Amino acid sequence: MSEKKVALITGAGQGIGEAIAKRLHNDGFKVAVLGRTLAKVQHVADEINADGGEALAIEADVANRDQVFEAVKKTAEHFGDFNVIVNNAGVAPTTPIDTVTPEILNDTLAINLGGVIWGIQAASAKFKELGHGGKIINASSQAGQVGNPNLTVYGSTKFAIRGVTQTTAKELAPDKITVNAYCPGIVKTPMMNDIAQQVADNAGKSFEWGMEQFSKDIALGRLSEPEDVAACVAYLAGPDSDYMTGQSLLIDGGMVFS
Ligand SMILES: NC(=O)C1=CN([C@@H]2O[C@H](COP(=O)(O)OP(=O)(O)OC[C@H]3O[C@@H](n4cnc5c(N)ncnc54)[C@H](O)[C@@H]3O)[C@@H](O)[C@H]2O)C=CC1
Ligand SMILES: CC(=O)C(C)=O
Repeated sequence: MSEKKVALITGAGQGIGEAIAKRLHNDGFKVAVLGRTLAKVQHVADEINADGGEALAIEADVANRDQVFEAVKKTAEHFGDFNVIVNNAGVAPTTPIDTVTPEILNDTLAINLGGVIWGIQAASAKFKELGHGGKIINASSQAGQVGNPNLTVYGSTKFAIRGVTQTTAKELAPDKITVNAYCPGIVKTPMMNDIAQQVADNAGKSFEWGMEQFSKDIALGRLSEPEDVAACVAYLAGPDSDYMTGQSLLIDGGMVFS
């Protein structure tokens, strides 16, 4: 890449978001790393800066539209341009259907779906203001392709994100903005560990049993590392995916065949 592009990654203090931020840095991007806890994203930004990169830590809640717009503004002002947003932040409450409450439903929708919608709005407005196109990349899931027991609320947000991705891809294409999604499988992150533990606790079984409920159908026979996902997101963020929009890329080691 000749001129360094600028990417903002949400939920970048740990897990998949951290791996994406580091991968995009390695691919020559300047990166803004956004999270709810400044200390966590500052740590990631410090590591990237110590490695010769250019990273900015931003504290924000993606469920808050004003904070997302402010984060995009800060990123563009700090780096002088803005080219890619990765709407990665998400939460995954374990919700057997009889346990869903209005609070769980509203909070999860506000973060997982609201956060993606505000990210698309803020990024597309900034790309248009800067007078060039850009790339919007949203986190869906294999749980947005098929129903996963115990994940009714979470799964519904991930199905919805595929819909939002397709819809906005059509709306924004005339402005040279592409919108794609990535759908990880079972990734070794704090989120997946929490889900497996809760499913195990509910059944009175071990953590390993909980993880096995999700991992037994992976054709490639291993759980995903965050870096497996980051590699595919790097493709979506780079020039090789320029003629691709509205797609949801499955990165699940062969769990779901669509
Ligand atoms: N781990 C997995 O197996 C899979 C994860 N995914 C998706 O990938 C994305 C990343 O997941 P993981 O890295 O596993 O999760 P994680 O829980 O390890 O990390 C998510 C990060 O997002 C942050 N975050 C949560 N709510 C936020 C908010 N309102 N504002 C700002 N930041 C917020 C968290 O603080 C955390 O640092 C999520 O959207 C998740 O749904 C999709 C498929 C599988
Ligand atoms: C957390 C998640 O997205 C799963 C289990 O697919």
